[in-house]
Amino acid sequence: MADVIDSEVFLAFSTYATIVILKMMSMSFLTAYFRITRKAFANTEDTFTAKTPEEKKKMLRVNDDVERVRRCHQNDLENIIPFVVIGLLYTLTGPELSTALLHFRLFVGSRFVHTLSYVMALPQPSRALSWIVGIGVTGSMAYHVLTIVLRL
Ligand SMILES: N[C@@H](CCC(=O)N[C@@H](CS)C(=O)NCC(=O)O)C(=O)O
Repeated sequence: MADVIDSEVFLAFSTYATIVILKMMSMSFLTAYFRITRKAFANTEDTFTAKTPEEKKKMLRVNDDVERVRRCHQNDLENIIPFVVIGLLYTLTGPELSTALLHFRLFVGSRFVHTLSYVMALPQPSRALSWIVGIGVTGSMAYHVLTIVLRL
């Protein structure tokens, strides 16, 4: 186990997994930013800056920008959690460093492109392609793990 933790592949995985998890966490701050600047809140207690009951009511609304960032965050959760779990198993199978780095870099790059495409509403297929690259990387690592550990 100590060998695995000291290995270059594990260190690379830890680096890229941490970067992409931090990116995902930053979506919460972006959501908060859009909620405040668009004055669009989900809970009555969050509208405490309102001066009148009417203004309070107006601030309890759904806003397109907020919802876009929330969908992007949701998509991160759907893709980054599987990457971290499967990537860890993949790392434990002792892959080649160059192959592992290619997987990790492609995945992290694809998720940054996905976020930019989503938040900036870039024309398709930019978002779809970046999503496919990410899911392809996770699928490739899962395939590698199964070819080594498969016991049915
Ligand atoms: N849960 C996703 C599954 C498919 C998916 O992740 N598609 C990518 C590429 S089109 C995406 O960015 N979907 C937008 C989203 O998840 O809000 C969805 O509802 O669209």
